[in-house]
Amino acid sequence: MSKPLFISFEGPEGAGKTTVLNILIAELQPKLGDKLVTTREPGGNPISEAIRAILQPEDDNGLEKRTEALLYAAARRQHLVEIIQPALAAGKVVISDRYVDSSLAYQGGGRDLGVEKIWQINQFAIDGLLPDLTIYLDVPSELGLARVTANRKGKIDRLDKESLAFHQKVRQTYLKLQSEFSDRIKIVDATQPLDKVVHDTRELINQVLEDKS
Ligand SMILES: Nc1ncnc2c1ncn2[C@@H]1O[C@H](COP(=O)(O)OP(=O)(O)OP(=O)(O)O)[C@@H](O)[C@H]1O
Ligand SMILES: Cc1cn([C@H]2C[C@H](O)[C@@H](COP(=O)(O)O)O2)c(=O)[nH]c1=O
Repeated sequence: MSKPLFISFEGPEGAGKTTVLNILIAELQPKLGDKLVTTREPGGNPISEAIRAILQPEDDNGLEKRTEALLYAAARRQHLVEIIQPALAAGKVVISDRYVDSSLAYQGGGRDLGVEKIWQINQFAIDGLLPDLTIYLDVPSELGLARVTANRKGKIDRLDKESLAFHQKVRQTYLKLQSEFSDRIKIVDATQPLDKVVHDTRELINQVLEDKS
């Protein structure tokens, strides 16, 4: 059996996560075949997708911020047990669009619940399972939000509509986490042209694939 590998992608709104992931997954698929498992949070399985529908309606649904934090953690638990753990146990390469750092940044930082509190509730959900590599696409909030509103074909959801101050706190928390856990979280400057962002991200993935082979 080959060695398992867990990679997560993180970033504030409009960093280009979806765009970059789609390009790199299309490149990796022919090489890795069914060894590659791609997934996302919140979601990745029916129960967590049902929780996603509560978390991401287009308009404000009155969700209280601790309830929100607990729902993200609950969706994560189910995702971990149903998708991530079995895939890693089978020696697969798992790429998840968001994981626990999203909760630390959005609920801990953006919602002011505190990174430590959010870390504690998520420990119950993840049992210490952290990615081997987290790729953080960094973009200033103004630019990210402008990209989302100007270009995005998808729906603008509840969190996209939060204030600039909220998104700035999310970004600052990501930056703090990145500097604190720089062995695991690698930063990519997502203000660069898309080709360069893809190139830098590809290098990080190739490096960890090589290290783990
Ligand atoms: N490096 C880039 N330069 C210019 N535009 C970009 C770049 N990366 C992505 N974009 C554009 O920004 C918009 C948002 O990108 P995308 O949906 O991939 O962001 P995202 O980080 O996945 O956002 P969210 O997580 O909120 O869905 C898209 O229209 C995309 O084409
Ligand atoms: C996992 C997770 C996500 N969020 C927020 C961050 C984004 O606004 C959405 C996910 O949208 P995407 O377009 O699919 O990236 O959910 C969060 O606040 N906390 C979390 O733990």
